[in-house]
Amino acid sequence: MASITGTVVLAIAGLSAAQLTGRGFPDCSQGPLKNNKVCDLSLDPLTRATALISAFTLDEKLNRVPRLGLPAYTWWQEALHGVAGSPGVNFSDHGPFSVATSFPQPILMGAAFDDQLIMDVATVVSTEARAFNNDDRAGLDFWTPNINPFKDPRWGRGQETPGEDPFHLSSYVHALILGLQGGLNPKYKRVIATCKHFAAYDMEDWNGNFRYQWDAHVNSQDLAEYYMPPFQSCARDSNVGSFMCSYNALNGVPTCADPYLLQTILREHWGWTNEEQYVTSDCDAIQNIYLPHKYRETREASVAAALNAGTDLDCGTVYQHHLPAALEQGLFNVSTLDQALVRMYSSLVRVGYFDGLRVPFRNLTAADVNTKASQDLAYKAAAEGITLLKNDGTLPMKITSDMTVLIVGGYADATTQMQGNYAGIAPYLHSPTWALNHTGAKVYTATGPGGQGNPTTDSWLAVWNWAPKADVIIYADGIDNSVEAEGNDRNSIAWTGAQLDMIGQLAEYGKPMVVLQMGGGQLDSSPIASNPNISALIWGGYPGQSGGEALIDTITGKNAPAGRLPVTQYPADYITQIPMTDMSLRPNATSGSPGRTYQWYTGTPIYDYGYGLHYTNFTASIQSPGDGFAISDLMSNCTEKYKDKCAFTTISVDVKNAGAVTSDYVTLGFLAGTHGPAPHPNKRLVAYTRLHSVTGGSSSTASLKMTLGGLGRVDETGSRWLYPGDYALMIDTQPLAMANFTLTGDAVCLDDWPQPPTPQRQDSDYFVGGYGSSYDGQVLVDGNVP
Ligand SMILES: O=[N+]([O-])c1ccc(O[C@@H]2O[C@@H](CO)[C@H](O)[C@H]2O)cc1
Repeated sequence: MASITGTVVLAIAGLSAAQLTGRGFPDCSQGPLKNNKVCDLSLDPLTRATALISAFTLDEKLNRVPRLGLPAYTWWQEALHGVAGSPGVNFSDHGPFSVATSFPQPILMGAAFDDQLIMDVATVVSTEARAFNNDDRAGLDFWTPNINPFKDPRWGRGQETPGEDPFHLSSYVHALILGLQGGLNPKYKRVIATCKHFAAYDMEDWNGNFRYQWDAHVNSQDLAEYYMPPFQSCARDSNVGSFMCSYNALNGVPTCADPYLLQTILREHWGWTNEEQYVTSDCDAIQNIYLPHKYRETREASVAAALNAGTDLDCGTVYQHHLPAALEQGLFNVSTLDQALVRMYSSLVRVGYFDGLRVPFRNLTAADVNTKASQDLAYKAAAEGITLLKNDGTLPMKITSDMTVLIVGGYADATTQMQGNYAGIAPYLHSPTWALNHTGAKVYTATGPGGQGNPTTDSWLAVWNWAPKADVIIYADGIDNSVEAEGNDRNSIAWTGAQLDMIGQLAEYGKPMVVLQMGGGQLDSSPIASNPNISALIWGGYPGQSGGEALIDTITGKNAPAGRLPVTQYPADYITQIPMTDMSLRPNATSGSPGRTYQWYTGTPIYDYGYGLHYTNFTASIQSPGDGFAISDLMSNCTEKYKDKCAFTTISVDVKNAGAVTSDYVTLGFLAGTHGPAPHPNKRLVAYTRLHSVTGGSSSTASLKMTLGGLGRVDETGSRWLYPGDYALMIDTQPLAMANFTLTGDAVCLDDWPQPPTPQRQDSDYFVGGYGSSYDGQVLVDGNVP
């Protein structure tokens, strides 16, 4: 992310600085706030926030110049995989608070398929965030996670997500939010998490289509089945504190101006209440409603459209500049502005912003940041996600002090590169070379530009000198943020010719050779898979501060790999078969689309979703849930408010480690069969759990919880139904076990999807005008939001 230096406005008319606590939160013990009910801990957050807002003058509501002893508050904090550089986060130059634990990128943490791990990571992140807040170095709301499904392998920001599958994302984000916020409904939220980017945002800049102006056309079936479930999990099932609407339009309406999304679906259908939770725009997305979306003819009409739709906070400056005139023009009611402010400030009440030192997290200090336990967890998160894609039996391989190792490539000595984007300042960044040096082996490293660059030609002679002497050759490269990034989608998913040339030449030495494929998006690794001289292929994502150790430990067997690909690895020509702008999931003979994701792709992947090898062999047997079920019986036992949440059954899977090496095993449960509307997906993930440290020769039981929603399929209107028909539950990508059953009786609707207004966008909504500037670089601070 580009760095942003917003002007910090600290305007406290009528108050002296002494009336602030000096620690970045308001002082309720004296000054004008003292007698405001916002300081009354016996009252509920809504009443408290309402009291505060009713003390604002109209001018203060519009221009947000605090008079009441409110310190400036910066709303924009990031914490994608650790407290991260962002306008509201201020790392110290040295000493305490100069670092924060830097976990792997979500795409690698997704590969762990371990929700408990995700909750533990998020708990560390929220602990460190509170400690930063106590030193006035961060606010209490964090604009994370990015939970848009990674639908297209070219997407530059897929690395920020846990992968391509909506069930996996929904489960992952539930665990993450519980860790960030401190449970489902805690007295004090640890921090406010933000699910973004709502919705159908998954393209940066492809073929002249930019994220700021792109209008995603998504039918109701794909919307409800694929793009929405992670957000439903955030809002309805995890009680997330905040949502961010996206840059793109959806079916003609910029999402930040779309009442169907922000009111009908988010607040009404998912029951996301009107208090303690707010919607922010993406940064400058409200400006983009005007230009380049041209959705309204004036900036006043654009800001009013956003506010009226339910965008409470502007990460930008157009609310501040244009709401006053919009109000004069009668384009919105003051009560709508009040509601936005109440939502924002009741959110802050909920994190204890007004409760001073009574909040338990106020005890956290720099000693709670970068602890030994959080360092161990960062290592564990990397180790659990690392995925073994090929192994001819060479691995695991001891690396001892009498050996010579040649490591080549852009990631050979990578440090910050291993963090990916939205990163903080890590306490250390251990590269693969660093880890190799700690084995005592003689190591020769040839680096070079990372990403799809080549090792510097300077070192090539030395590489050829060392290769014959090496006991093992490691090639560590792939892609990085010079190739996949915010604002930058890829136009190739192949290794470059130069990379393959280098790999091929190194392989010719016939040494044990390991390729580390790095980066968030996948590359077509078929040339590596098919080269008999390459012993092993490991996907390492962006593994964070302990990435080098975790990678080398995976080679040596100190870490037994058990990660699974959280995305499909497509052949390189996949991207010639479907434009990024095609949002449809199902294959389409007319357009020539081969389908998207493992659920619908009709081609042969290089490595399938969920693929991952071990250093041992696992077998599995499944306890049949029963042969047949009457839908009426299943429904009569279903008492949940949201029917899709009702339990179907818990399947016990007996997993046996039939080899010798102790290893984790990710138990993936996929469902297939002919039920519901054609076409039918290849299969779909409906449950997963990670078993830990299954020793050779022993067995462990995985419990797979299945819901009625998991059995359900989505019709063309977006409604989810339980259909009669044949079902097959399969364990693992190449099934190790299978159970077949049938459902009988009439189909029952589990979730009646709200239909969009038709048409969503009137021709008169468009206007023709010139293009203005986009992001203007000033945002964020109370005093200029909303
Ligand atoms: O102007 N900038 O420096 C700038 C930087 C990043 C940026 O991206 C947006 O800001 C993030 C806010 O959380 C969203 O995830 C992302 O879409 C938008 C603008």
